[in-house]
Amino acid sequence: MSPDVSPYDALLLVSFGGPEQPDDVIPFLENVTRGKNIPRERLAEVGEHYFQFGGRSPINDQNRALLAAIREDLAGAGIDLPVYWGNRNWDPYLADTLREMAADGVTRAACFVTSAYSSYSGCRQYREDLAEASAGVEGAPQLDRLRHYFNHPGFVEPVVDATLAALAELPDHVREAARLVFVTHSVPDAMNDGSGPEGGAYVAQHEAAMAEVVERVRQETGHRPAHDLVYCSRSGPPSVPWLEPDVNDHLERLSGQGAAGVVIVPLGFVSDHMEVIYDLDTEALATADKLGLAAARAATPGVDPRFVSLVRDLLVERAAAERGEAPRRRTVGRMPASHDRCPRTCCPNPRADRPTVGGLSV
Ligand SMILES: CC1=C(CCC(=O)O)c2cc3nc(cc4[nH]c(cc5[nH]c(cc1n2)c(C)c5CCC(=O)O)c(CCC(=O)O)c4C)C(CCC(=O)O)=C3C
Ligand SMILES: [Fe+2]
Repeated sequence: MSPDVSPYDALLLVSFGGPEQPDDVIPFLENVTRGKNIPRERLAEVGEHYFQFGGRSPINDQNRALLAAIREDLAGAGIDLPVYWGNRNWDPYLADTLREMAADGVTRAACFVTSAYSSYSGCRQYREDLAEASAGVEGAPQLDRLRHYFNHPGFVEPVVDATLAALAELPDHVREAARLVFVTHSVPDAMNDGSGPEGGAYVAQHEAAMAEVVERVRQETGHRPAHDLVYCSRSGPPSVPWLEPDVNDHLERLSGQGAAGVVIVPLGFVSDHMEVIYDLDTEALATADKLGLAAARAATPGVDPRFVSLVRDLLVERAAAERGEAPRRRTVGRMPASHDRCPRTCCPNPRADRPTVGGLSV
């Protein structure tokens, strides 16, 4: 018997979006930074990152591949459910996708967001943009956001295997003592302080995911690697504190301490989008090279079958919960499953109070 996904009649893949040609780059950056305090020099610099890659971000193609893989996975499990895709910051925009869903008669959709952790940027901002997009669409479906999955085995296990594969790429003589450098997107300290229902969830969730990856690497290799959680892609003005250390500064410090090799694990990202191919593969690997530090970068989950079927697992789990059942919620590590609906105070918007989808009224 195929799993029951009622009350849902669609799944919506929700992502960030990225430019696809040089003329898209500036309008995309304007979309992303509207109303935000980002210095002009930083915008010019980030624009250059995109131009270096032909003005095209890989993120949309990665989402097209994920979309196809999700459709195939659902069909393989006997689940007959249409799957849509919309972005916050670039075509296909959420509003256009919601219009298409309404025209197709969709009434209630589960939303899978390509962000594994709690923060304003990775959670509430998506829920606000979904609410804004649906407010402009006549007959837009009801939307539920699927829970955060930083501690779901379908996310953690591909990261473990990728870390082991990257360790295997290092020269033999540095492998045993290699340090794991877990990297995520920096956010303002204040954004981390407000993340999740009790605050601090952004860093706490990354630390829990990291601890689980390290433990599983220890089980596989028989030896517990030294490791740290560090940050990339800081963007605000220097006067505003953001999470540190930066990955490049961290590599300098490790090299100064005599480290010989590192594995860079992009723990904060689900696919190899711009932050990964520029900030890590271009910049951080160049830093390591300059320092004479052997370095390998672990793959992101991408379309790993375990990550793809995580989407189905969360959908089936949430559908059961919405029907009033008590589904098994798969997790690994020390933190419990994240909530289905965000409390009103979860991941607050520092600038304004905007309507959201998928939250609680208290
Ligand atoms: C936590 C987090 C994630 C992970 C969760 C998630 O995946 O959503 C993420 C993802 C991404 N961020 C991306 C791109 C950008 N982020 C920016 C700016 C910012 N990101 C922030 C945080 C995050 N960002 C923050 C606090 C800012 C400052 C402005 C603000 O307060 O909102 C800017 C402006 C220029 C700059 O300053 O860098 C750009 C261009 C892309 C697309 C990549 C591609 O094109 O391949 C992706 C997936
Ligand atoms: Fe970002």
